[in-house]
Amino acid sequence: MPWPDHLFLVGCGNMAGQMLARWLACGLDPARVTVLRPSGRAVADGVAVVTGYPDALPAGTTVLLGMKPYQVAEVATALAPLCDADTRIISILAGTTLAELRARFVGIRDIVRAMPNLPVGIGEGVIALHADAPTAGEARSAVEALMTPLGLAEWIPDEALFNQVTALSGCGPAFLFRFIDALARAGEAIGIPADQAARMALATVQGSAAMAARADADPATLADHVASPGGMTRQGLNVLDADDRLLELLIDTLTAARDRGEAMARGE
Ligand SMILES: NC(=O)C1=CN([C@@H]2O[C@H](COP(=O)(O)OP(=O)(O)OC[C@H]3O[C@@H](n4cnc5c(N)ncnc54)[C@H](O)[C@@H]3O)[C@@H](O)[C@H]2O)C=CC1
Ligand SMILES: O=C(O)[C@@H]1CCC=N1
Repeated sequence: MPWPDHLFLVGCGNMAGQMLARWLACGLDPARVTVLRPSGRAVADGVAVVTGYPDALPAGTTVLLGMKPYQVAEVATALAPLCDADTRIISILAGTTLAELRARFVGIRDIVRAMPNLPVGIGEGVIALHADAPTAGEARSAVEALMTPLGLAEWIPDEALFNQVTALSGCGPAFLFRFIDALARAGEAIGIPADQAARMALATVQGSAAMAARADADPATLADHVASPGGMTRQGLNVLDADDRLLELLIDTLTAARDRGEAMARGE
């Protein structure tokens, strides 16, 4: 596995923490990792945690920007002077464009936008990637190799679609977690004991997702395999499908998330 010579994580909260956990589980030497986090709380055995910026970054450092998007100005002011021509930057900051990153990290050639999602922690995430022309092919390959143990890595050639893919896969786990919760609560609402409904809802989603991932048929066809003609499922699907209710709900959901990304890019 071609790990970076050194990995410097700026911020290590919910998202970057999941990425790091997976990399360590896949064999990344913790001695190659430094985490900057204001709390100074330990991250994992052998990983150096600092609360302020070092005087210099080791040669061949890959920086992962994992703090909140609104902190990019403050972070770049301190970090950019420590970067040199061979520093690579990976940004997971939602709604932060490459143009903005390039303006804040002048002189850095290799900058990649990455949009992971939380299941990267178990190697079953999705990571959208985008790089612009100046970023070297070697850097793109190295970043892709770093993302591969995290799950499905997809290059997005057109950065204009980055907020859309963030809405789908970056935010998507939250929508699925909400769905699982709602399925359980709906079961409870029609009389199933709450704890049993919760277990059954989760196992139903888990089994269905695993089956869909392995099946030759697409999910829409699989739904028809469940629905016996004249049976119970069809009646339920008719509710979800009426006036494209579920589809419209999800379009509205993704649109709202995408629009927030665009507002964040405008600094709102
Ligand atoms: N949570 C998610 O599912 C996803 C989050 N992201 C992106 O990941 C980034 C972090 O989000 P979360 O992990 O959810 O937030 P979080 O709040 O869990 O983590 C933020 C981290 O930044 C650190 N931090 C705070 N102030 C800092 C400073 N001045 N300098 C350096 N680090 C500082 C905090 O200690 C914390 O470890 C955001 O930019 C977000 O857009 C991207 C994809 C998915
Ligand atoms: O909510 C957010 O802004 C980030 C981006 C994708 C998931 N969490």
